[in-house]
Amino acid sequence: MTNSAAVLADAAAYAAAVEEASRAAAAYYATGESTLDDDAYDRLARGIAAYEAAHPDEIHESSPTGKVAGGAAVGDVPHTVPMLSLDNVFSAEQFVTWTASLERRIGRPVAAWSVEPKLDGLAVAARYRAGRLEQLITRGDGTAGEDVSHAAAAVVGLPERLDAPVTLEVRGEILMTNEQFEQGNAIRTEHGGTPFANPRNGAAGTLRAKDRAYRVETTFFAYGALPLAGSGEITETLTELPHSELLAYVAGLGVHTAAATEVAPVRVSTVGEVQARVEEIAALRAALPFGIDGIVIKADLAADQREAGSGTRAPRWAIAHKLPAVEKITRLLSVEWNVGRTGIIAPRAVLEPVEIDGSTVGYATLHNPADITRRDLRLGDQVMVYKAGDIIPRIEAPVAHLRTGDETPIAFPESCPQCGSEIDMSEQRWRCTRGRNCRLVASVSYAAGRDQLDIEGLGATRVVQLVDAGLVTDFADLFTLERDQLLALDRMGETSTDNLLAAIETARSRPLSRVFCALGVRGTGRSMSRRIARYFATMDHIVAADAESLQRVDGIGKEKAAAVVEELAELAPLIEKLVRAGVTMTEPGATPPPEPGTEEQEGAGAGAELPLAGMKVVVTGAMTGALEKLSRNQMNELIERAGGKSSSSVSARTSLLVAGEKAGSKRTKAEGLGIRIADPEEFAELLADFLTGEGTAVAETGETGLAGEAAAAVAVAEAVVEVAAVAEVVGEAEVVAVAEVVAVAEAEAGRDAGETEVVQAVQA
Ligand SMILES: NC(=O)c1ccc[n+]([C@@H]2O[C@H](COP(=O)([O-])OP(=O)(O)OC[C@H]3O[C@@H](n4cnc5c(N)ncnc54)[C@H](O)[C@@H]3O)[C@@H](O)[C@H]2O)c1
Ligand SMILES: [Zn+2]
Repeated sequence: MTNSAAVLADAAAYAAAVEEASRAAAAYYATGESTLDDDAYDRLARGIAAYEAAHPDEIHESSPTGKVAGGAAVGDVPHTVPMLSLDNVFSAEQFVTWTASLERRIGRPVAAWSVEPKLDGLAVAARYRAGRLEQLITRGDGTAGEDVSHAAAAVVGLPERLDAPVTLEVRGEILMTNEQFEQGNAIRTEHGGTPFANPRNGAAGTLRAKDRAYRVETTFFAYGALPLAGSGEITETLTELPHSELLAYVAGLGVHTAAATEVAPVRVSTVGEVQARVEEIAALRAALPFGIDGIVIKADLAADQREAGSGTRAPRWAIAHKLPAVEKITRLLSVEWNVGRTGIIAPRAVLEPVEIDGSTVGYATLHNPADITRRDLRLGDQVMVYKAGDIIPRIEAPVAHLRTGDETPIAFPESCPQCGSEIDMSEQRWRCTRGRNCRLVASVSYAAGRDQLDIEGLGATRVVQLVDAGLVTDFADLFTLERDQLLALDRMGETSTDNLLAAIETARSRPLSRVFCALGVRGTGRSMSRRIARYFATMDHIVAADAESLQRVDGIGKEKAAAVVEELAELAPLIEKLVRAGVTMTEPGATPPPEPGTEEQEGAGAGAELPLAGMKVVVTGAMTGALEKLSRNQMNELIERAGGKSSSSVSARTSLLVAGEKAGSKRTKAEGLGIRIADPEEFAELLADFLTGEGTAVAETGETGLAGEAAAAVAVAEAVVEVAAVAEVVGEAEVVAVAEVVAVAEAEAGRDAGETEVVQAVQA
């Protein structure tokens, strides 16, 4: 993975590798149009370095090893102080080793560290004279760079005039935010140009472009400053301030830094604190509005930096903790059109499988037809694919300079691929004109699923029967089914009919969170439904909520809030029907939110005295004792009823890990991070009040959990929970479709769906 190297068997392989790397680096630093993705380049570079270590007398003079920009970049404007690269570490252990060698070198402990994002763009130096931007220069080969002053006006965050008439050089990174990348590509394709493959290439290309007919913006983030001849009295400030204060000084002049972002630089004093911030930034990466490829850790004090000094390629007082590459180049093989539960027809890219960040990616989301057109994607294209954290893989853009001419246009469907009806193309997201009815069987099966209404005995085959017989046109119809109607169906004897009716009867009193989840509103899976139900307490309050009040629910942003409001309006008749059928419309133990105007106390009120208030809890391993019969979903319900937030992955922000038998990597990770760990017995004791008494909904449904299943089954359940979590993050129709497949597979196979079935479903 991150550390692997290309294997170079002999001198010829070495020579070829040096040539390929030089060619790639030259293209990369000139226009961003390399034939290799970064992971492939880094593998090659490590292979070259390994060969050179073993054959020191064969080193080729054009080797990229040990050179800034691999020796491939050019420039004719000399730098006053070299602009260097950074050395890398890939783990906490390597970082500790590095700090030890740095401290040996300076002969004392490093007084303080600055921990900041490693912005994924390109380094520039901006020279200001008497407060005016005079010249913008690229890093080049480190000793001299190119003058790109012509591009400065379209760089956000790099003011033409500073807030004080000072003379200095500000150094930092120019990148494209995700939004600038989307906009930039849209403008380019509108002008008949080819899209940039990723934001970094976009920034590199834009900086060098001279006579474009259109304007593309980039963003500057400062991470350093130094004096120039003529800096006068601020010379000392610039050379003596600790790095953290230098950044604050530069920001005070009106230059943009990362200070206002979630990954703002922090100053800490211990290696443990550095590591915690590294973990935090790594966890935030996927959701950031711009790309980072690591975390930079710097000795904060000027004296520490001075005494450590610099090598020819990199300073000795700073290090990059690299994060795994999250982009790869692969081929777009075809596009599938899937119809979601709400009738939305969503395209999905089928890719030549490629490994990214430890998992194999074979599909990527494509949003809608307009998106395909805007991205100028073609079948057979080499595409840049991005995947980080739990985020669904997405295609950033085609790698246009790798086109062969054999690529073909992507065909859009003319009728609904599911039922053949007409398509409503009036919105960007295409939709089957039959709407929800197009996927009636899937919607009803989903609603009856284990984590929604949990209606035992209602598998997909049964649902098909009911739909075909015209007995069910939505899942509310389940509650008015009559005994004779069921008996008239094939293979429905007295016993199964009575059992099914009893199961439906039980479902009528499921808590609001499950009823709401059963509605299948896009982007509201299990845990989001619980949060919504707990916040609003009644269906009336949910239905009456506007986008603004929905945003008060943890995890609901502006876009999702608007989408939920819109979908709920559509679902009003169905909800009305459920109310008439006597289905529960309240959440036990929850109280409705305060009326507008009194909302300041929100958050402080009810939740504050709960045992898990404000805590982020992760569950792993097999539960025992009082918790034995609870499925993962039920455990999460329990956590949220007790005021906590449930999560499926351990990070520095986790407050508690409940670790049962066979707990594996999550436990190790929590131990490493010093997170509190409880066994199921302790946890059950802590939440005793919620297991009996008030928390009856949990106890009641406990019988249908993974009773006595092996730890393996628990792991599968976790995988399924993760699918649901992903669906909540992105809210894409096709992800919901995956969750649906799981639900249907589970329903079909019966409650005892074995590991293999579920795994197959997840993979499908
Ligand atoms: N795809 C290709 O063909 C190809 C070719 C050459 C290089 N590359 C990629 O380029 C990378 C190596 O490039 P590099 O030499 O610029 O080194 P680097 O990007 O690994 O690290 C040094 C750079 O980090 C940047 N940086 C970002 N945030 C910073 C911060 N807060 N403080 C200080 N510096 C910060 C600066 O621009 C600095 O020059 C590798 O990851 C490699 O994959 C790719
Ligand atoms: Zn249809």
